[in-house]
Amino acid sequence: MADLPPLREVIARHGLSASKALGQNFLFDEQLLDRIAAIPGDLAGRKVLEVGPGPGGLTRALLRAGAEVTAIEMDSRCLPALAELGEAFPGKLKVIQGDALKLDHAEIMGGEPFAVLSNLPYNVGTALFVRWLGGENWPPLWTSLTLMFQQEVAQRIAATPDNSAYGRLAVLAQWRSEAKMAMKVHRSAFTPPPKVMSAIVHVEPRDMPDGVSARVLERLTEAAFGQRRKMLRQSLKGVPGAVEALEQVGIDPQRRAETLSVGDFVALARVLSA
Ligand SMILES: C[S@@+](CC[C@H](N)C(=O)[O-])C[C@H]1O[C@@H](n2cnc3c(N)ncnc32)[C@H](O)[C@@H]1O
Repeated sequence: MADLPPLREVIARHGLSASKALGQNFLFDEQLLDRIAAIPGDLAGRKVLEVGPGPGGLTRALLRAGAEVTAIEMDSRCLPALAELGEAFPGKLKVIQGDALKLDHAEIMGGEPFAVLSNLPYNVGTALFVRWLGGENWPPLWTSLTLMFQQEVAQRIAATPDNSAYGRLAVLAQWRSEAKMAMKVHRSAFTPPPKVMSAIVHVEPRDMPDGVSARVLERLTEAAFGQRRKMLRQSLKGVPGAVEALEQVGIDPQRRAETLSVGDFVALARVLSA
């Protein structure tokens, strides 16, 4: 393996000043990057999709771990630095310039299973996350998601009922996956440092409960948490059959969404999916 120049040098040489508009906050600490790359387990010989490699800090950690990386980067200024990295790991890095929100990830990965790792741009992070977790096809082609979020968003993803962070994101992340907070990352680890703390969430798909439509579950959680301070009999009014379903599964309609377990939402969605 070739010796790689320090990331700060790569950035200086390619004039990669961080762009606010593109949500760029770079990580330079290679030990930290190696620890992030280790979260999904042994990556040797595995396919990895990385969104937003920027100058390639996490990318080089993934390549060092033996992964075959496909990276989607929107900022064309980063391409020469990534091309250099590709030369150091021949045949192991493919870079696609584009907007990850507009691309078909399964197609890009050749229809084969892949792990997703990303220090996501905060502005597109949640949109991509919800997309990866959605859809009727399960298990998905991705085998795990290891993603950097603002700490507050990470807490919402891993939250349990009766916690103020518990809501739509927690239910979507937990009803057919296991989601955990894998690592907190201090704001000072980034250049430039963002205003808030960050954390990495790790998600792995589990079996999908029988007889539940993802679309129905998504609609239900959206309605329930759209008016989270209201009783369910009020907040679920707009979802046909939902108030009756509460009674059927034995949930008091005077309760509020944040008191229902993920299992309660699954049970409700099952009645409505029939
Ligand atoms: C927070 S930076 C992280 C850079 C690098 N992975 C690191 O850890 O140092 C986010 C990166 O995502 C890129 N990006 C922003 N929006 C994107 C999008 N919609 N699709 C692909 N890449 C995007 C930015 O250009 C930037 O390089």
